Amino acid sequence: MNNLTKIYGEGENRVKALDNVSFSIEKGEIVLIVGSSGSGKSTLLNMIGLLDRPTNGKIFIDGIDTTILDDNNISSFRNKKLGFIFQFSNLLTDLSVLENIMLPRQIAGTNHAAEKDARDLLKAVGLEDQMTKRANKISGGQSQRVAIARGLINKPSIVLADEPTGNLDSVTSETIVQLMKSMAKKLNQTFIIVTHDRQHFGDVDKVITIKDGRAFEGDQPSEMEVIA
Ligand SMILES: Nc1ncnc2c1ncn2[C@@H]1O[C@H](COP(=O)(O)OP(=O)(O)OP(=O)(O)O)[C@@H](O)[C@H]1O
Repeated sequence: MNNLTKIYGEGENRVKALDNVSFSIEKGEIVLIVGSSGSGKSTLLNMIGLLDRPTNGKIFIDGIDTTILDDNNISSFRNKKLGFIFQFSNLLTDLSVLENIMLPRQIAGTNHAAEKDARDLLKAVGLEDQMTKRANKISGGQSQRVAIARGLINKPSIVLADEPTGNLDSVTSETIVQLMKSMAKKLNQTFIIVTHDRQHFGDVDKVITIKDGRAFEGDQPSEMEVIA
């Protein structure tokens, strides 16, 4: 991220949600984005996820300047490089667990080995025995495991998670956190996670605190060092 600024609205509705933010993340790192409500965390994740464009600044992913891509190229880049996990698993309830996981592969038009890869991921998240169940017949924690598997099916370089434990009880949150950490290490994938649930994550590679749209590295006020 290079001098990223995001301004919403105009005139008296103008909000500077991100203010000249710069930082870098290495491949395979688990990075938490923390900060109080309204500080700019989701805005930042939406920028990194290429779901919205910055007002100013540049975002490089795997060396590519994404801010110069047109809308078509952004969509295909996003499909290939990025995986998403949200607070609510948003599974399609008419489909089976297995079909939900295969869906992003089908959307990307690369069905090759989709079922085998989906089965492997289901095994990795400990849900092999739930494969044929409808997605509305499993628990909240199981749904979030399925969402993690779905976020990984296209082998993204970067997995972006917005409050992945926000809807779960404390014990289930702990399991989901451990699962994400072990998947990140096993697959050498970068995980960027927005969370209000800092304590469940324990040791991670990097914490970025957002305060009033500015980015700081570290999660203790005394450790914080302005990085932008
Ligand atoms: N689409 C939008 N239009 C206008 N203002 C917006 C929009 N999205 C976010 N904002 C404003 O930008 C600022 C940052 O919002 P953002 O959602 O990024 O915060 P957050 O840290 O993710 O908050 P939370 O933890 O509550 O989800 C807030 O002042 C918010 O009201």
